[in-house]
Amino acid sequence: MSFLAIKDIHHTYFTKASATTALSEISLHVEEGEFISFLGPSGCGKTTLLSIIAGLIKPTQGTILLENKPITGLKNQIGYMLQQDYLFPWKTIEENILIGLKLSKQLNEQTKSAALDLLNQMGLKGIEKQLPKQLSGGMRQRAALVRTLATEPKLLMLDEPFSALDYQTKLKLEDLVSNTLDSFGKTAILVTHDIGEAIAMSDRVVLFSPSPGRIHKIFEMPEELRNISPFNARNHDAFSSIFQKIWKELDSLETGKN
Ligand SMILES: Nc1ncnc2c1ncn2[C@@H]1O[C@H](COP(=O)(O)OP(=O)(O)OP(=O)(O)O)[C@@H](O)[C@H]1O
Repeated sequence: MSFLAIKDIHHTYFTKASATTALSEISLHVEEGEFISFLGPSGCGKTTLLSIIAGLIKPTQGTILLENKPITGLKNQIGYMLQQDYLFPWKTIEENILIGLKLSKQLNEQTKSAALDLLNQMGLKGIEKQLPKQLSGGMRQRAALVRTLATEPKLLMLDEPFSALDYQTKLKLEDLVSNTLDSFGKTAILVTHDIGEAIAMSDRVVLFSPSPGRIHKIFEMPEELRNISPFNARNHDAFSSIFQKIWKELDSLETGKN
């Protein structure tokens, strides 16, 4: 039994005027603690698949099983980190990071103290009473991650969480997120357009082809890149050869040479 089983997913969006098949024949197994990235040309269905896994969209066909049980809706078992942090602007950082716990009725002294400890680990001690607008983009994303992890989701969905950040902040956050997820033993799926980020953070990179979106190829990351930080992975000798392999495949998909 795999931790997450994606079984023969097809999805078509129907509107009054048209039908767009976004995904076809998608099957994938993800093990507990694995970090997977979805990469592919724009419009190949990455976000649609993430939404289906999260239970936000019901697929036209196929099933998603998390620990052998069907996913039926967005529950606490799935955490989201998005490009925008979606912190409530009128609430303090402390109120923001506790909101998931409050809504799911899990807020108590123990869970509150764990969330505040995590804020500390993220280098955000002392900003608990500040409002989101007083923080930088990178700090806000870290606070959003604390809010997500506070409810102890089993699976994390990261939908281009670093794409709005400057390059240096993005590299730092990649390391911090990777470290934090490793220490919690979390399973995560990242959607990104950045090949380097996918390689540096993942155990496997899933490359999608478009029209309709299908799994084109799955790349296992070299062993020597897996147990080091994303920053060190980007600077490792093994990085450039796997980068070139994926780049070539992606380029041929985008220029239609395949
Ligand atoms: N709500 C919707 N209604 C109709 N068609 C949709 C809808 N959402 C997405 N699509 C279509 O489904 C296909 C897949 O879209 P999706 O956003 O999942 O791709 P993506 O790979 O995440 O794209 P990008 O990399 O640009 O974010 C596209 O052809 C898109 O136009």
